[in-house]
Amino acid sequence: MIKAEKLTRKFGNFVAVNGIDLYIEKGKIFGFLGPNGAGKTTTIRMLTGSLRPTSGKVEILGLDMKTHELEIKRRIGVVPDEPRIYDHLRGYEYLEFIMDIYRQNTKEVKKRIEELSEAFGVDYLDKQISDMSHGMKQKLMVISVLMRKPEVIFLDEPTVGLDAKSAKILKELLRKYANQGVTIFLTTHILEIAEKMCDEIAIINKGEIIAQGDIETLKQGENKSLEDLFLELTAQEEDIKNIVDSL
Ligand SMILES: Nc1ncnc2c1ncn2[C@@H]1O[C@H](COP(=O)(O)OP(=O)(O)OP(=O)(O)O)[C@@H](O)[C@H]1O
Repeated sequence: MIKAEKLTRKFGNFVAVNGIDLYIEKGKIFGFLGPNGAGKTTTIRMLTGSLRPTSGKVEILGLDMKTHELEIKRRIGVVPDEPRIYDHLRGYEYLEFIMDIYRQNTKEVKKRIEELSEAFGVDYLDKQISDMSHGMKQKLMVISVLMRKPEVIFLDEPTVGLDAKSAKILKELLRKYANQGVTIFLTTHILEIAEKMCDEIAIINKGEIIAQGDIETLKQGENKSLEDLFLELTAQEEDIKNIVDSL
């Protein structure tokens, strides 16, 4: 379960996230959408305890982030948009490092690493991270999170950098985990992913949530695509027409 109440983050005078409320039930896949700079990453960082809110409250798995930050961090997994991982380590050294930090250096987790590596075509765990491509690092990051089977998983733009097969496997795995009760929060710019994968979405624009709910309800029975709805709500439709006309 993920809950945010009046969550706000300012950078100086600039309000990046402005009093948002979120509630995501256990076992749901939640998509967080919004134009560039809308406040998605800032929100994920507050929900995962890597950035302190200016005000408001975060609750994960029924625990308050202010008082239970460590326990929350132990039970969740985060795949950031830019894999910032230790360049000097080899792939398997990084996974061992994560297993040690989470005290999960067990046969079971090692077996899962093998299965996940096989699934994602990761046959380069002996390569140094600095020599891996963006997509290769991304897959290593995904394995380092999924191997721990966290109860809540946050993914910032999870499919960017992944090839079509890996992206499909990731999407199907996330649905399987959700069916097992894992709660999943992801951001994406790919509206088709949101439409196909998510039980519910929220659209954030200029730091405020402008729509939230399941996609069918948001479309209000109208026969339009999520793309049209998104552009309409974020008021970009007219803009795009003017830009294309002027080119
Ligand atoms: N550390 C920071 N200092 C100052 N401003 C910041 C900082 N982090 C984010 N911002 C600003 O907050 C706003 C929201 O940024 P954020 O990264 O959350 O957007 P986003 O929705 O994830 O965008 P994108 O889709 O482009 O990744 C932007 O205007 C950004 O410049």
